Amino acid sequence: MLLKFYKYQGTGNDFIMVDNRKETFPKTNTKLVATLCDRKFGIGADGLILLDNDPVEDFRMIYYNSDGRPGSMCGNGGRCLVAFAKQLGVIDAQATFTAVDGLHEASIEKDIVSLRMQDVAKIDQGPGYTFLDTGSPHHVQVVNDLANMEVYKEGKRLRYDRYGEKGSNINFVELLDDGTFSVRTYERGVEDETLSCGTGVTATALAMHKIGKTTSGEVSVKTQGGKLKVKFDTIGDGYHQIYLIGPAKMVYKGEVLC
Ligand SMILES: N[C@@H](CCC[C@H](N)C(=O)O)C(=O)O
Repeated sequence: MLLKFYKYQGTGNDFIMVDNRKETFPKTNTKLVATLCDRKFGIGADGLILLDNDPVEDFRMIYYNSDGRPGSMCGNGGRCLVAFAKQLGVIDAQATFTAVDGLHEASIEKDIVSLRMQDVAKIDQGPGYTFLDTGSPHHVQVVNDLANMEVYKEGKRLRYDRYGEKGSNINFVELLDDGTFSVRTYERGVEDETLSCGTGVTATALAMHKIGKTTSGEVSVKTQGGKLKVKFDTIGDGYHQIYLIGPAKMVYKGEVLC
């Protein structure tokens, strides 16, 4: 078949987008998704996202990691999907959509998408790290000299040794100044460092607030692919009204034989 696709990126986290409102995409074909995401044998991307109809909300997000398997929530992918929905004329400036972790609200102005993330009630502290779920599981660890960190090697080790087969995404963070952090992420399901991870950036902001590295409810996070902002409020020991804000852009569109 000839598959029509769009390619989007959000701070360098790149995705193949498919308008699946007619339900034509073979959703259980793991090999096909992995091949489409392969940078040598396919289009190449960190993941593939389907825009599906939803009976109540504007649309539904179906996300696959580049290994071809369904992933947990993807923050950058969610932001890109909002930009894609606007381009298709499914939404105007506001959106509500369902994803694997529940309902999301979003707004878009030019190419800046603000995406509301799920509330986070539980944050665990371990020796030298924080663990929390922002729609996807994240290990957040403060390091010195992030630029020279072996993110692939150390991320892969922690992902398997500490978190087993189910795994976790692994984030290494450095404080730049109050309210500004730099992060590099090893992503589960991509099994590599990506240029940016939205749920990882969100987890980093909340973890840094939790351990007292910032007192601000507005945190800037520098990724390898650009800057994102996270805004939030505290509620008891947890966090709510969490927004992930930053650019989401279409790169190209095309058709692929599959
Ligand atoms: N790139 C994503 C994270 C996607 C989820 C993850 N790889 C998983 O399934 O664990 C983001 O922007 O949040």
